[in-house]
Amino acid sequence: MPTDESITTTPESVADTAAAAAVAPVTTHHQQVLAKLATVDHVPGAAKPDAIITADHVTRRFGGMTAVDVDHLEVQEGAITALIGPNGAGKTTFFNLLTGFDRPNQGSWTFQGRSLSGKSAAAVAKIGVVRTFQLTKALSRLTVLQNMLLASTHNPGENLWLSWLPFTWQKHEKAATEKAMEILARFKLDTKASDFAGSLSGGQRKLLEMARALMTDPTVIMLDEPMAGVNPALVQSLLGHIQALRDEGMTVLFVEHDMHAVRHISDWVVVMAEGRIVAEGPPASVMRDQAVVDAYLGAHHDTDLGDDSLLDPKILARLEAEEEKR
Ligand SMILES: Nc1ncnc2c1ncn2[C@@H]1O[C@H](COP(=O)(O)OP(=O)(O)OP(=O)(O)O)[C@@H](O)[C@H]1O
Repeated sequence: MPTDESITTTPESVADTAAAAAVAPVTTHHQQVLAKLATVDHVPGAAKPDAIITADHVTRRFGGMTAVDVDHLEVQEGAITALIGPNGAGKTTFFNLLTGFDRPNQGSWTFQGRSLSGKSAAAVAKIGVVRTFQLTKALSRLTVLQNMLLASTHNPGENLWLSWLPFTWQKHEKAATEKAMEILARFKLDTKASDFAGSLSGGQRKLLEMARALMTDPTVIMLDEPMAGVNPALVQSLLGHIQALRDEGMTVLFVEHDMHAVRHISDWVVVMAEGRIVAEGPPASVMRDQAVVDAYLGAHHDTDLGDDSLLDPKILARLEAEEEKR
């Protein structure tokens, strides 16, 4: 092992290092994801270089109406994929199917090559695919910390036999509480740990939903309308949190109506209409796709598919500062 003194920098070694850097430039995780997605065709059902979730021939009918009719979908590992589409397109139903909260009429899907079809929601979460849920009335009456602890996996307190051994349970609770507080601190919710979840603002509720999902250390996180009901002042911060999850290596799949958010953070966009996938591609090109424009125009005329002005960092920084003062 050379000592610090023995390490000398010769012109040759500097040149070698520079040459090595030129051969293998350092790229961030995000740049690598974008480079891989750049090789993908912009067509519905396109194959991905590292598909972490694949779905085949997934159909869900309600009476005579077909809510989901997905022929083939692959979700790229480590990327942020947005699932968009007009109201009633089948996005939430498809989310419910993938995460075991609903059963299809037919179809199969896999996670890391393992079949997920027919698995319960709890089993899917345990494997590493977790979705966020809107804060229900019942959960609003619990504190922020209690919400977090409920999401904790492998809680021996829920196991009939282990619950007779308070020591085991207490040890788990201490570890889970420490983990919960760490995650809450990340989302700046630690000071609200003892507050009722129902007292949080719209944006803070969304952060809590995300924080809850992280209690199970997921590989894939599925966010259901993360921007719904969020004050514009908190949008930037929420988007930053979602990007941070991706930059830590998590795969993010999210359903969203807010096109500004979709444009701003998505690496890839999948468009559903009438149960089917009608377009796929990077955000900018998807928003120009005629099939997408037609799908939205057919459903609601007032959707703004462009314009990022709401996300002007200067305006948002000012709004955020004002929100904090309040
Ligand atoms: N449990 C159900 N029973 C009957 N019909 C249902 C049920 N769940 C969903 N649907 C119908 O299936 C279709 C797809 O609904 P879904 O909620 O999946 O669409 P979505 O794209 O998520 O819409 P939105 O963006 O408005 O949330 C809709 O026509 C809806 O009315």
